[in-house]
Amino acid sequence: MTTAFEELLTGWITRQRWFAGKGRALEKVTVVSDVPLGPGLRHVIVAVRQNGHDDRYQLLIGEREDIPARLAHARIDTTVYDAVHDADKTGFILDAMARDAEVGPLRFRHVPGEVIDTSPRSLVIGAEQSNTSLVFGDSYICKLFRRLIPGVNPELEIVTALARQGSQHVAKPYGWIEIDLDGQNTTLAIMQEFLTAASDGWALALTSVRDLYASMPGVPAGEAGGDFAAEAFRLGAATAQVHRELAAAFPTGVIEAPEIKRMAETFRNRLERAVAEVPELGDHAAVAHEAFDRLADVTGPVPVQRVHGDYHLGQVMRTPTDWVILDFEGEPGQPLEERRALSSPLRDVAGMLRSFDYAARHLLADREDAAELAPRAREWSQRNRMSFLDGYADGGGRLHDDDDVLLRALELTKAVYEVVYEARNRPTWVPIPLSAFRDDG
Ligand SMILES: Nc1ncnc2c1ncn2[C@@H]1O[C@H](COP(=O)(O)OP(=O)(O)O)[C@@H](O)[C@H]1O
Ligand SMILES: O=P(O)(O)O[C@H]1O[C@H](CO)[C@@H](O[C@H]2O[C@H](CO)[C@@H](O)[C@H](O)[C@H]2O)[C@H](O)[C@H]1O
Repeated sequence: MTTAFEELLTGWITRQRWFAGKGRALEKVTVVSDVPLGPGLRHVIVAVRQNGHDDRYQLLIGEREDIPARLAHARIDTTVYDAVHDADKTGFILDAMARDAEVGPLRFRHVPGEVIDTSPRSLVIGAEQSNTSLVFGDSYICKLFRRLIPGVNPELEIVTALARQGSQHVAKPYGWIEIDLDGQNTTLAIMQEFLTAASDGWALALTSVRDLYASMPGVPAGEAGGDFAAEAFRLGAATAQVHRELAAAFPTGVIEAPEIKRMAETFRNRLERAVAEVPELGDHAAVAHEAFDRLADVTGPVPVQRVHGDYHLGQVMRTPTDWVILDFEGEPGQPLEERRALSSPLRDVAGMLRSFDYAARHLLADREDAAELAPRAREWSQRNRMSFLDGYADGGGRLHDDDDVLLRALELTKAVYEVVYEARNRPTWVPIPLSAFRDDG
């Protein structure tokens, strides 16, 4: 029988930005774990049933007799609200990490040797996110994973390994929260150094694109002011460096013809599933099939290693000294084994190339002069894609004979993923990844 609380959550959860099940009917919400953390604060895990399959989500639930106006946006009911927004309650996380506390099944941990300052108060960042991040003062950012996948989150695994190696390109880890789910140690949250004087790559790239659009017609992208090419180059070099660090910290290998064929087959299957969900993609499927057929003919060997897996401009931040890379958890929708599997590092290169295209095009959507600006979008995208690739090679990123074919296939399979992602989350953005399948871009 559904409880009143579960009933409440049913309407609320589907409206959350981080809810991954959009586009599918919701059958049932069941509370599977409910742990009191302190007065008026509970840690709740719910199972959300869709198409007969359960996905688990993590919630921090607050209860107050009267919910103050400052928490009105977090209200779930008259007395129940999303407590991630309540700085009077979230300090619990810092306290518990500092003490390595165990609360019921929850284990709070800090990185050995680090001292956690428990004084800063939290704010939820307003990012377009698949999870929820709390910023504590100028010190920490704590990401609560919303959809829970049993197992250690690749982000925790990778960031702690790279930080231990002294990497300059990751934000220092401070702590995490874990629980056993289906018998597996599962990461619920990760807390890292908050990069105060940093800007995210997406915002920087958009500023550059805006500058170009605002410049006189005919002014080349390199002379328009706010040119991004030098940053794209530096980002390419940082990416190559992180790929080297990942190769040093985790196993590496090569794949040969049969596995490459299987990869091409996986891409075709993903395309078919995507076309079934977003029929517009069907008009472009031939271009992708051709790229995947060419990939199937590659004999290899193709080097593989741990990679970022969901690499785009929103995952990199420019600090005063260099680029820092965030969010090593792979594509949020994929199973953990797949996200942890060894891949060609070109997968990340392809992700970032797609992102330059996104940055160039997404500002066109609402503009009356979109047709005139389209060639400039192409120019900006091409210029920065080339600079990124030059920086990648300059930073020691290895490029091989079959890489054009592999890179093209990886870009198109990413664009397939993006079409589905946009259809579910931001339908007006679907034309952006669709343009990747057109020869004229
Ligand atoms: N260490 C950090 N310092 C400053 N800002 C950060 C840090 N980590 C993440 N952010 C900000 O939070 C946003 C979302 O973080 P991310 O890890 O990508 O979350 P998600 O997996 O939910 O997308 C980033 O785009 C960035 O703006
Ligand atoms: O950052 P997340 O792990 O949540 O990644 C998901 O959301 C991203 C959008 O926020 C999405 O990225 C796509 O949009 C970006 C612009 O907003 C663009 O720069 C990327 O190139 C594009 O893929 C990502 O695919 C998704 O997994």
